[in-house]
Amino acid sequence: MTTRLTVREAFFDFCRSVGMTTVFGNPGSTELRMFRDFPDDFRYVLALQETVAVAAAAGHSLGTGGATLVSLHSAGGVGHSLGAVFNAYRDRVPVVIIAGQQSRAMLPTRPFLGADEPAQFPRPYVKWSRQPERAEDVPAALAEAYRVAMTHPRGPVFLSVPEDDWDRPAEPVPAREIRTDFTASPAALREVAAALDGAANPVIVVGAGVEDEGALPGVVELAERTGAPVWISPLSGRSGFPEDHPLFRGFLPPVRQHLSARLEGHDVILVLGAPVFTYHVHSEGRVIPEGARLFHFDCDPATTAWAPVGTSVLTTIDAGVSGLLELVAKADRPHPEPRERLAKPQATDPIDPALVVETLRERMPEDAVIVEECPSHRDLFHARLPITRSGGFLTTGSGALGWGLPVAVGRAVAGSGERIVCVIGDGSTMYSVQSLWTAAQHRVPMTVLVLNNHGYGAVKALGRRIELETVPGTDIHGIDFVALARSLGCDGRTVTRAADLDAAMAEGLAHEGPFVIDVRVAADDSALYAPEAR
Ligand SMILES: O=C(O)C(=O)c1ccccc1
Repeated sequence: MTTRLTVREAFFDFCRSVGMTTVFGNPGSTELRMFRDFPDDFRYVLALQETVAVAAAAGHSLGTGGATLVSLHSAGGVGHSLGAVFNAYRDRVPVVIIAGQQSRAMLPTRPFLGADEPAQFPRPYVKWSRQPERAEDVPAALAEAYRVAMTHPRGPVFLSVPEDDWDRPAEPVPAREIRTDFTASPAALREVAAALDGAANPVIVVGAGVEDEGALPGVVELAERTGAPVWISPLSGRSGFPEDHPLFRGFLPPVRQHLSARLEGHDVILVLGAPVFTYHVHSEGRVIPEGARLFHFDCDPATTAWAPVGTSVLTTIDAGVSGLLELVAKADRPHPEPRERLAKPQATDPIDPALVVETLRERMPEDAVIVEECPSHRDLFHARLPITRSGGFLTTGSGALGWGLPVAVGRAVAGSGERIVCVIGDGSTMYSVQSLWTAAQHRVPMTVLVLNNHGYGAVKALGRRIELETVPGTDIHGIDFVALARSLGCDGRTVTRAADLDAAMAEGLAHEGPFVIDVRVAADDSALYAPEAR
């Protein structure tokens, strides 16, 4: 005989069985029956806007390595969240989004708050999207959604639940497992191994898949075995290689012509867990140097299908790299010249953003996790602050701003006391500044370092690239970030003089709970991705 439960009981039982007991959300009347007898072992983390809920859940997921549950309110709430859903999809972060829907009985008369075609709304930026036909199907649909989210390539899924479903009877979801790692045929791996063994000058390009799929140790071993230098793929949302390793070369630019120039001289290119390639602005030219052969490991059939060159091998990265390590011979190649260490800039006013990054580097605890969303300063950040361990760096690989601050909060909620440092622009901060309230409520160990250049600096810099002297709508003045942070429950400090920077950094990094440092930095007048810069 099967046990009869309510939809709600079967739903929470399943969540518990897979460890999804933290719910990020923003509630409304269409979710009220879900909250009846809300279980004591579940934690509801309130976000004051839905982009914050989804991005914080993504940060939590990145911290735990599992899927995280998000509860949104009907059509309007889902609409607010979509920028973050886009990033979660492109960045392959498994978030299980449930959204309230009006009672089934009311749907024919287009009720207040009701969602028309709810499953369509978040598409195409979810892997799976449903409103079950019957109330009793909700728990099994949740289980299916969870499994889809956690199967490589991972990503967000969406389940719309009508309000009157939660009290209806349902059956428990049977426990089962899916083993999600997979690798290519031995013949495909032999082909890649033979190419590496026969290469005169191989190179490896790593992407977010390396860390997301737990492949970093294997990738380091493969680089050392082959002696191949390693680049990080353009705009990668993670690091992917210890940036202090002698084989580490740097970050590929997201411009076809410049990227190809960086790979000049290599005859075999192995891309691991990155698209081939992510560009930000268009340039003509070759994807890879003439005569070079490219091999590409990725778990996503779609990503391998649109890659314009090379041989793609469908595999999860750890499994594929482990397979290669069984086959590839040790090569004796000299290590490349060590990368030049940039000198610390002078303490001048207005403050050089490079000085801020150097000061952070000196003061940052070893186990700190950096969450970055400062497009204007990303290159100098990468040049001056090497990330040396897996999970130490998180950003968006897909570009929708307003992600970094809530991701930092969610990552901190998932953490065990390590400092989360969110290095963020003033423009980025304002998309989802409500995140600070959630950070304050949970007293998370988070330091927000606002590199405040009073505007959308990256957009200005991209404008200069195409000879635009000014771009309308790119100046932001008159925001007091510390006053704003205080009103949301966070402490903070404004820094306008280089002489005050070190003390503020020390205070902000040691502060118990969240702390905002608003550093007024000198505006830059370089052009992003300019030909002469690369
Ligand atoms: O190009 C843009 O408009 C933009 O929003 C952006 C996002 C991330 C990095 C640089 C620019």
